[in-house]
Amino acid sequence: MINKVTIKTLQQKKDLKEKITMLTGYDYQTAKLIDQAGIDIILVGDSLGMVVLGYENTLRVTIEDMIYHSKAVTRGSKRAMVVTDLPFMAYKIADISQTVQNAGRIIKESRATAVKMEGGQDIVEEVKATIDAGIPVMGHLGLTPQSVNQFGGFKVQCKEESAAKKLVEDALALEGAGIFALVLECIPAKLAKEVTEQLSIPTIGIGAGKDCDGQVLVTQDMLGILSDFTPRFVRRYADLDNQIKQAFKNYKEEVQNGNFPSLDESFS
Ligand SMILES: Nc1nc(=O)c2c([nH]1)NC[C@@H]1CN(c3ccc(C(=O)N[C@@H](CCC(=O)O)C(=O)O)cc3)CN21
Ligand SMILES: CC(C)C(=O)C(=O)O
Ligand SMILES: [Mg+2]
Repeated sequence: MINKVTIKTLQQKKDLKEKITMLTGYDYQTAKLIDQAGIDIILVGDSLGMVVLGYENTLRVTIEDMIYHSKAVTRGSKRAMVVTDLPFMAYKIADISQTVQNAGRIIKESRATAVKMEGGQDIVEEVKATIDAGIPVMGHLGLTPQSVNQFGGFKVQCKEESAAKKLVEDALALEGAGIFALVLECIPAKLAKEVTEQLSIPTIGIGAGKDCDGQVLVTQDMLGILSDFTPRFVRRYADLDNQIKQAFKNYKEEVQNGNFPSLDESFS
């Protein structure tokens, strides 16, 4: 029997000061590798709009896109918890019951465990209603990419004292609403440390320094698959971009020069 990662596992890790690990996954094969490597959480992030679909930001991603990719990921994951982003306009809307419907569709059709929502005090009622329906919610503060047009680009957030103070208040409000973990994206390390100390639930950072309870990266970034995307917080653990391109070139050359296929690779 595999010990599945649960909300309780994550809380225990924070309490024991063991780091939580999360990576994004958008397909079956990658999910299987992440799962087998022992990563705690696979995030089906709406970053798939940029990484897989080639959009310039995450705003055009649909609920259908999220369900399609989440279905593939849950098939590949035996131990890791699968969390799926609610996409732009699937929440933060006047009709809260619509938010719960959308979150419920994702859980029901994809078998993900939880949903993630960007926002603070503005979404507390939606977070509460979703949790009341039995759906665990992960929060996300700081650089919330669905608000990119309000930020005027993907920029570090909360450098000013007033914005930092608001982020702490938002974090506490979300914890009060019942979220089980909170992503902190692109904020000063000192602020992330303060939030992590103030909350009893785990924080998971991306560009938020070393003192969060866990870390998350976009898998393609850390594998070096999208080498045109190089924000400061990404560390490359592989250079697959060049390896893959070289393999394609070798294949092309060997087909062209008659080296592939050989007799062994043919049927008599
Ligand atoms: N491939 C990928 N990786 C990500 O981490 C990611 C996505 N896509 N898409 C959704 C959001 C967008 N994200 C981004 C995108 C760009 C920067 C960036 O260029 N940051 C600059 C700082 C710019 C400034 O504050 O002036 C950096 O150098 O880190 C940061 C986060 C994070 N998310
Ligand atoms: C970068 C993470 C936190 C995310 O929200 C995503 O991949 O969409
Ligand atoms: Mg996202």
